[in-house]
Amino acid sequence: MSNEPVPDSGRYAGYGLSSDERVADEVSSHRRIPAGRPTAVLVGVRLPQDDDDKGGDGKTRKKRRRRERLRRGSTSIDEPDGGAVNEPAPADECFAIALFAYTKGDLYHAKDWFSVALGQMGDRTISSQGLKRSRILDYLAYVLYKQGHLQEALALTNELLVLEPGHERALNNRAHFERQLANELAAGGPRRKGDTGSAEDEEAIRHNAPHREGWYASAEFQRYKRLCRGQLLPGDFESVASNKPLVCRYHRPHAYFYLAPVKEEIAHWRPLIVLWHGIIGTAETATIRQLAEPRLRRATVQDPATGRLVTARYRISKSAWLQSVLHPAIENLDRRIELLTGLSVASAEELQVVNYGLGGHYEPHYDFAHRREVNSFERAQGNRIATLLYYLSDVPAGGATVFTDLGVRLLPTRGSAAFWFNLKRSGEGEMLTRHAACPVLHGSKWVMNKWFHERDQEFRRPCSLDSNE
Ligand SMILES: O=C(O)CCC(=O)C(=O)O
Ligand SMILES: [Fe+2]
Repeated sequence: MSNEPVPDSGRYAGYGLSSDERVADEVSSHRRIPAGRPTAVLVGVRLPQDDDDKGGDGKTRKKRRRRERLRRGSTSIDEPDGGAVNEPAPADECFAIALFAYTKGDLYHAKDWFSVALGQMGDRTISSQGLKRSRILDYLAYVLYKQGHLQEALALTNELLVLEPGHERALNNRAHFERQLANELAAGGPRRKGDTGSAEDEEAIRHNAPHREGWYASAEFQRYKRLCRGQLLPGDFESVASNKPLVCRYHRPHAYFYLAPVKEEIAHWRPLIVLWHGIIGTAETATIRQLAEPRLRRATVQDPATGRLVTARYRISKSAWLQSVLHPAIENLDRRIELLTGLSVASAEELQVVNYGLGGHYEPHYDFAHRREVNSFERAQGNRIATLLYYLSDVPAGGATVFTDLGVRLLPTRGSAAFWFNLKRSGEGEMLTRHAACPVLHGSKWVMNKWFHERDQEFRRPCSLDSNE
C-alpha cells in the first residue's frame, strides 16, 4: 500500500494517518465524509462516487426529500422507514438509510443496511426504482474494508466486477485488497482477531467481546435496553410479576417432590427456560448471604485471549465463591438441586454468589465457553452444560434477567431460581441462551449461580441424534 497522497485526492480514500493537510481537507470535503471528522486520511482506496446527488431533476429531488424525511422522522435507524418494522422495506429505502448512516460516519449501521439492501435486491441487478446492484456492492465492499473485513470486501468487489468488468474504482480496489491480503498472509495472518470476517470470527467476537466496535449502537444492545426497560413487544415474555397469562405447573421430577411439588413457570419452550418458585427459603437465603458477604470481591470475567481473570466494564458486581463444605445449608441445597434438575453436582462449580449495587449489571453474554477460548475445552469437567440462577433478593426497580435473542424478561423474586441448558445435547453451545442482568435502579440485587458441567451427565442428559435438540 502506498502512503503517498493521491493527486486527485477528492475522489480517493484509503487508510493510515497522513500529515498532508491538503489531502485531509480534500478528503473531508468529500460529500461522503462529513467535515469535522478526525483528519485520519485514507489513501489508496477510492470511495464510491456520489452520483446520486448530482444534478437536480425531479427524481433526485424526490430522493433528497425522502432522505430528509428519514433524517427528521426516524428516531431510530433500526426501524426502516420510521417504524414500519413488519413491512419488508424495499431495497431503495434500505439503501437510503444505509447512505444516511454512511454520511454520518456510522459504518456499523451502514454495513447492516447496505447488506439488507443487497438482500432485498434478490437476484435483480437493478431495482424498480433504478438502484443498481453494483452500486450497493461498491459501498458495502468499501465499508467492509474499512471495518477490516478484507476478504469479504474482495469477494463483493469481485461480484461487482462480474457485473461491470470495466468499473475503474473496483479494479483499483481489487488490486489494493489483493496486495494487502498477500501482505497479511506474509506477516503471519490477519491484523487482528476477526479481521477475516468469517462467520466463525463473527461468532467468536460476539461471544467474547461485548465491547466490540459499534456495540452500543448494535441491535442487540438496543434489545437489551428495551427489555430492561420492560418495553415488551408482542411475543416477548415477562415472568410472574406481570399480569400476563402464565404457563405454570406443579413439577415433580422425583419422589422427593411428591408432597411439596415445585412451582414451575415456563418462560420459554425451545430452548427451555424455566423459573422454579420458592425453592430456597428465607433462612437459607440469609445464611448464604451472610457466608458470602465477607468473601465478596469485584467480579471478574475470563479474558478469552489469555484465559486470565480480569475486571470488565460490562460486568459490574461483586461475587464470592462458596464451597459446599462451608455450611450444611449448601450441602442440603446441592442434594435438592440434583433431584430437581436430574443433573449431577459432582462436576459443577462451587456456588457463586453475586451482589449488584445501584447500577450494577452484566451485559449480554453466554455462560458457556466458546471453543476458541483459551482453556475452554481443556477443563476436565467439560463446558457449562446448564445454569441454575437463584434469586436471593427482590429488586424494587431494575435488575431483571433478560434473554436478548428470545425476548424473555425474568423479574428477580427472592426464593425463585431460573434454570436453562446452555448446551444442546450434541454439546454445541445453544446460541439462543444469550442473556444479561439489567442495571439495578433501586435497592440491591443478590443472585447465586450454580453452573453444571458436562462431565458425569452422560446418562442423566444423554446425547441425541437430532443436532437441534
Ligand atoms: O444476575 C442475573 O440476572 C444474571 C447473572 C448472570 O447471567 C451471570 O452471572 O452469568
Ligand atoms: Fe450468565
